[in-house]
Amino acid sequence: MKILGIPVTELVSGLGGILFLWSAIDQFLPKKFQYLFQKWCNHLVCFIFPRIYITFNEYCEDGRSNEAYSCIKNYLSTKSVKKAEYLKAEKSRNSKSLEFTLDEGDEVVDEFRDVKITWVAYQETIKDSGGGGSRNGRPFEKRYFILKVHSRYRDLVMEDYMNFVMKEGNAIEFKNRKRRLYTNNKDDDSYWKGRWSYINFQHPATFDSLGMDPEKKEEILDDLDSFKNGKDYYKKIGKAWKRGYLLYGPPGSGKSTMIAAMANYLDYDIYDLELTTVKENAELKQLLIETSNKSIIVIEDIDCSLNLTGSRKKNEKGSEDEKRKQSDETEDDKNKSKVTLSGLLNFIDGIWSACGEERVIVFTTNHVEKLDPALIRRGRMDMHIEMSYCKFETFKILAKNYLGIDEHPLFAEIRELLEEKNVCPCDVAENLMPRGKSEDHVKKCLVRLIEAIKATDNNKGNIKEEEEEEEGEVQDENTPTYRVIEILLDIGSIFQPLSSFEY
Ligand SMILES: Nc1ncnc2c1ncn2[C@@H]1O[C@H](COP(=O)(O)OP(=O)(O)OP(=O)(O)O)[C@@H](O)[C@H]1O
Repeated sequence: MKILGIPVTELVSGLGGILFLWSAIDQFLPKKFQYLFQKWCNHLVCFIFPRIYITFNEYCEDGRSNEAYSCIKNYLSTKSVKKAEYLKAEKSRNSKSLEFTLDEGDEVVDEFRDVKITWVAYQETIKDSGGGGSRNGRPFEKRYFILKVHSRYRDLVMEDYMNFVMKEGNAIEFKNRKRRLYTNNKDDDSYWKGRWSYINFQHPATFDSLGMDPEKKEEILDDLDSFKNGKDYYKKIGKAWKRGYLLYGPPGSGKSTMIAAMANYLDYDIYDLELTTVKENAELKQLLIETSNKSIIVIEDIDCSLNLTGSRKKNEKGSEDEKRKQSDETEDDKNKSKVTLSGLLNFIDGIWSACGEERVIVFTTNHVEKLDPALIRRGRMDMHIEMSYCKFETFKILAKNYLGIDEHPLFAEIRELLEEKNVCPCDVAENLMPRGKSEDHVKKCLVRLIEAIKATDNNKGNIKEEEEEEEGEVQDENTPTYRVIEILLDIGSIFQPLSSFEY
């Protein structure tokens, strides 16, 4: 019996000889010569079967994620389902379907204009960083794809084929894309420090359900439309394709709800930047360049985020107290963010801000008067939007949303009361929530609302503050309890409808 014209016995003894030679080389040849021998063998193989190998790492040398890698991953996910032998299947809690990817070490052969192109997926555990961003010496998984093709098709693969893969990969990503809410990692020791982690974003807020003056709402929608469709315009005038919005108003006036409505309207991801945990300008820059196009970058409560407002520290009473606080502060100072106003301004409209496009930057504050004018001047924050106390027009939208009514005999009284009193939309919304199924629950809600508005003291702000005062629970914004409340409120607004956490 013969294989390729060679008798089987000769073939087997030939192979045995090669194996023997190989093990002898491995055992007796010094390492340096082994390396040379291997190199020579590679050259020989390349001479007989000339191939090129292109590696696509998950992360670039500078630590940024490699867009090409994710495009290839998306592209191969469709190919591998049909062709690969070993697949990995993943399903995040919020996704409807399974996502298939090539398993480690497995390969799939693609065909492009009659040329066969082989893709192999690899994964290695790396002990030390060795480039690609700081990992604090922790082991991490390095993932990459290798493309193999006959060297005769080098140009075809490097240009036409790769362009095709990128385009297809992007299209698949867009089709399957779930919008994401990113947040910057706060744990100093974590490998993810200075990077974004995300959860799927499914907030139901829309401009229809947002209570605010209809004219103002229309103006904002027009502005968002012209921004979204303004690619050519921004190019023509030579400006980076980005827009800044400053949302200001009392707590509970709907600033976070507005951001969620904006993201839903534009179909953008949200990057919720917790500025106080960003150690320095360099980290801020790194975070900025990691953000994707078509996104909203949010800094909530900008007045509390940094010492951008001059003197924010209160003078405390009592010398003992003072000393203790001072020593606490020195300890705190060590962990404090060193992000500067100029760093932040660079982030908004410096040269680095143009490293992406189609990005919206939103600042929110309860105290617009405390902000440095440089930070919010027109051009940086292009549109200043006041989220005010609840006026009758806003109330009507909330009543329609919450109770499903356009008119009611009690509306006239509510109109009068809202002209007199400063009530936040969140308090109105709270009182309109039906808490029973009885037929007259609409009336009950409106009566309850009327009572609550009457009880509001304009000097003390809104219903919420009054209730806090009654309970003697005025919180200092620096106390841990205050931070916990803030976090819980955040969870209640933007984070509320989100579940799965993924990196
Ligand atoms: N204008 C509004 N339209 C509709 N709902 C609103 C509005 N304002 C407040 N709400 C309701 O009140 C809740 C709290 O509002 P939101 O978190 O958006 O206020 P905020 O201005 O961001 O408050 P804070 O300054 O404390 O973060 C929301 O979950 C929403 O249901």
